Amino acid sequence: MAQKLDGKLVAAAIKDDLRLRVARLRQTGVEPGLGTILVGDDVGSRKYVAGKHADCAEVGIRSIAVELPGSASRAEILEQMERLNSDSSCTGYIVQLPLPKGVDSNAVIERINPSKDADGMHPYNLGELVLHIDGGDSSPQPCTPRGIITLLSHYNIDLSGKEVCVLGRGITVGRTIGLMLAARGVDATVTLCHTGTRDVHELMRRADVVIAAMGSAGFVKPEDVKPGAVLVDVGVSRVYDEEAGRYRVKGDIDLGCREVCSAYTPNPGGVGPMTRAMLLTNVVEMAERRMNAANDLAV
Ligand SMILES: Nc1nc2c(c(=O)[nH]1)N[C@@H](CN(C=O)c1ccc(C(=O)N[C@@H](CCC(=O)O)C(=O)O)cc1)CN2
Repeated sequence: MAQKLDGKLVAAAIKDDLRLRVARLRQTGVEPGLGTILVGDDVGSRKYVAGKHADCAEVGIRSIAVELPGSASRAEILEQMERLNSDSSCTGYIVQLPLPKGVDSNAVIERINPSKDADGMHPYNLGELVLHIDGGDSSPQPCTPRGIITLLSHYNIDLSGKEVCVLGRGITVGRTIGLMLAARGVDATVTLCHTGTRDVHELMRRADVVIAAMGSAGFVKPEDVKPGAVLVDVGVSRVYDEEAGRYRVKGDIDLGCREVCSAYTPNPGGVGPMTRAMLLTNVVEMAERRMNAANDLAV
């Protein structure tokens, strides 16, 4: 039977460790604080942001929530970002994506102070990822890719020399995970598939690991999976379940694939909780870097 890669369980263990690290930081007078900027009324985004603040409360991180209406202009968003950039109680922050139509996400992300970029999506931090072939641990890394790699490593799934097929080229996963998977020490060989890819089914079938991040419910079918492959499901589609009479989260990977693979991430309960745990990890690491820099100055 295929092994379940339980993101909830691993995220809980990570949060236990972070709770101790936050207590240590507080003893030295450093209080980590996560800011969030939520623009508009998207139900999913609101839920994710609420989850981030609940996580902060669990590990002792201060949280600062900023909400703006969906009609907010880029200037109004940037004004709130400037506030968080200069607020010393905010050691890191995120702008929840997607932003309302008409707001250029890249232009917004560029204005985050890179040393407060809890999502690891600022061009400076993405540049650090590109530069450091060994992965580099001096800058925040994108949360979902980091969460996936941490989850696989927790279950001793060795990626070295493995063929990894990534589906989807979005900013939160597809565009960055290849850099992290190909870093020295992880050593995977990565194929990034997108809507322009020919023979996507063939590429999936030869992969040792498939990471599906398209948001296309049930796209990966049992016949697309090499026997014994590892399946990571990032996609979130809300699909109406006639029997239950309500919407359910459905991933990109058809449940029938569990008969063919050797291990899989449940969805929900796999990558999502790991993404949240990595956000907290980034915030704590940023506060630790700040503490270490202050100690170095004092010597
Ligand atoms: N600024 C960012 N925006 C977005 C990111 C991101 O990393 N930074 N990623 C996604 C949304 N996201 C975090 O923000 C996120 C998605 C899902 C989960 C999660 O825990 N999901 C649960 C299921 C919850 C449900 O029922 O809907 C699970 O998988 O178990 C956490 C965070 C896009 N935007």
